[in-house]
Amino acid sequence: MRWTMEHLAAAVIDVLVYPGPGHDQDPHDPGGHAYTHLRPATKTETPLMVEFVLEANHAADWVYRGEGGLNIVLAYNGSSPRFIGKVLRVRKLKTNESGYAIAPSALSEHERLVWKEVGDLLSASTKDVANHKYAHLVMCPLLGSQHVDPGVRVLVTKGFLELIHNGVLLERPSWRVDNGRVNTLLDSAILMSDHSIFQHAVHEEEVCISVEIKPKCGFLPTSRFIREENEAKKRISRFKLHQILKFHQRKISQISEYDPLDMFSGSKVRVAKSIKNLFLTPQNNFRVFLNGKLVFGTLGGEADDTNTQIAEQFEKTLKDFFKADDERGTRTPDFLQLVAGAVYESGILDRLLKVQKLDVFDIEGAIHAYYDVVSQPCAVCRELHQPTDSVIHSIPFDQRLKIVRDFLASLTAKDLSLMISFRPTPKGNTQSPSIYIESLDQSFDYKASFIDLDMKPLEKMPYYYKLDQEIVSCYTQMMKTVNQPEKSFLYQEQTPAIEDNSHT
Ligand SMILES: O=P(O)(O)O[C@@H]1[C@@H](OP(=O)(O)O)[C@H](OP(=O)(O)O)[C@H](O)[C@H](OP(=O)(O)O)[C@H]1OP(=O)(O)O
Ligand SMILES: Nc1ncnc2c1ncn2[C@@H]1O[C@H](COP(=O)(O)OP(=O)(O)OP(=O)(O)O)[C@@H](O)[C@H]1O
Ligand SMILES: [Zn+2]
Repeated sequence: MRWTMEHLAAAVIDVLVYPGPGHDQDPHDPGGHAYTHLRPATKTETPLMVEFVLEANHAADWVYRGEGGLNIVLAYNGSSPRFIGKVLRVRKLKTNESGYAIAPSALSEHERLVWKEVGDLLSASTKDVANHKYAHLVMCPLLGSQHVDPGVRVLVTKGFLELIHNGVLLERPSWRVDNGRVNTLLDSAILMSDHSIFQHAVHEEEVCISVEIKPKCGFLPTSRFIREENEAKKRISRFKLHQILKFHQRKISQISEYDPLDMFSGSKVRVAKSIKNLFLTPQNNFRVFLNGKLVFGTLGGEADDTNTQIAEQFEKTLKDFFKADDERGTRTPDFLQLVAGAVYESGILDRLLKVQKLDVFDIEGAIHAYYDVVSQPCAVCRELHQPTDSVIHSIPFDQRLKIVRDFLASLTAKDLSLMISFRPTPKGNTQSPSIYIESLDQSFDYKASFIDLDMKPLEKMPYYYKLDQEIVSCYTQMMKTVNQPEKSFLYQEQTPAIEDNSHT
C-alpha cells in the first residue's frame, strides 16, 4: 500500500499524542518512562566524582575483567577497602580515532540541542563526563536506580593508564587490540560496583555465581515508516536478522537459536528456552563468573559455540558451586533454571522493554528527524526521491528533537547488558528476592543490575540507518536464494548444527 501525506501525518500525530503501548503508565511505576522523567536532577544523592588519584603504583592491583567496543573494565585485586568489590571502567582510544579522542570535547552543538532538557548534562566538560552524567541522569531514572550503579569518577594519572595498557595487552582478544587501546590521554575513569560478586557478602567465604546477558532488542517494530521492502523487520527480530548478516560476513561461525523475543516474552517457558539457547551459542551475549572469575564465555569478545568439552568443563565448575551430592546427575539444568527463574520472576526485562520501546518510529522514521536536527538536507528523502517536506520534516521542531532523543535512549537500552549475581542462602534466611530450586532443595538470593549505559552518539545515526538497510537487504537476498540452496551462502558455509550438550 502507498502512503499518502495525510496517512503519514495522521500516523505521526497518533504516536505523538498517544505515546503507544510502550509508554503506558505502569501502576507499579507511577513515575512512568516518558521523557518528563528526564528533568535535570535537582540533587545528586551520591557524588559523581571522588577525590582520589590512581597513580602508577596502584596499577598492579587492577586486573583485566573484560571489554566492549569502547571501554576496558578492570577488577580490583588489592586489599584497600576503598576498592574491594569495585571495577574500574577506562575509556579506549579507537585505532582510527584522531583529534576527537586526543581532546574529547563534550557534546556536539547538535547533541546539546537534543539533550537540552537534561540541563546538567550540558555542563559536562568532556564526552567522558557527559557519558557518566548520562548514565546517572537519563538511564538511571528510566531503568530504576535499584538496578543501576552509575559509579563515580576517579582521577587517574598517565603513568597509571600506561601501566594498565601494557598490563592487559596479553589478556585482550587480538582483534580488540587491533581496534583500540587504553586512552592514556584521559585523566579520569569510572569506579563502580563489581556485579560479578555478591555485594555486601555476609561471610568472607561466601560463594557467588553471576551471569552477564546482553539481551538486545526485545520487540518487533511496528512503525509505519518501515518501507514495504523491509517488512521482514516487522516479523523477525533484529537480532535474528543481524545474525544472518554477521554469518555472511564471517563474524560468527554459527547462527544462534537465541531470540530476544523469547527472552522478553514474559512467558516462563520461552524465557527458559532463550537462556538455554544463550548457553548453547553464547557469542557476546552470555557469560558466567564464579567469584568474579570467568567460567563460561569469553572476556571481551565472541565465545565459541558450546561443544561437549566446554559443557563438561562448565559442569565441573557447577558441581563445586552447588555442593550437591554427585549421584544426582548434571547441574547445568539447575543452573539454567536458576538464571531463567531470576529473569522471569524479577520482571526486570519488562522495565527494560519499555525503555527500548521509546523507539516508536524505527530508524526509518527517526532518520528524517535527525537530518533536521543537524540542519542538513535529508539524504534519505533524496535517495528515495520523496519530497523533502515528508511528514516528519513538517512536525514542530521540538517533536523532531524528541524523536531523536527517544531513539538514542532506546539504542542504549538495546545494547546494554544485565548482570545477575546469585549466592546460596542458608535455610530460613532468604533475603528478598530469592529463587528456590527444588531439585537442589536450595534457595539463592539474587541481585540484578544493568551495565553499559553510555550515550549513543547522535552523529552515528546515518550509520545506524545504513546498517539497518544492510541487515534487511542481506536477509532479502538470502530469501531469494532459499529455493536454490546451492546458491545460498547459508547452505554453502554453515557448519553442522552442534548437538545439545547442555544435558537439559
Ligand atoms: O549495532 P549492533 O546491534 O550490532 O550493536 C553493537 C554491538 O554489536 P553486537 O551486535 O551486540 O555484537 C557492539 O558490541 P561488540 O563490540 O560487537 O561486542 C557494541 O556494543 C556497539 O556499541 P558501541 O558502538 O561500542 O557503543 C553496538 O552498536 P550500537 O548500534 O549499539 O551503537
Ligand atoms: N560493573 C561491572 N561489574 C562487573 N563486570 C563488569 C561491570 N561493567 C563491565 N563489566 C564487564 O566488562 C565488560 C565490558 O564492559 P562494557 O560493556 O561496559 O564495555 P563497553 O565497551 O562499553 O561495551 P560496548 O561494546 O557495548 O560499548 C562487560 O561485558 C562485563 O563483562
Ligand atoms: Zn527525510
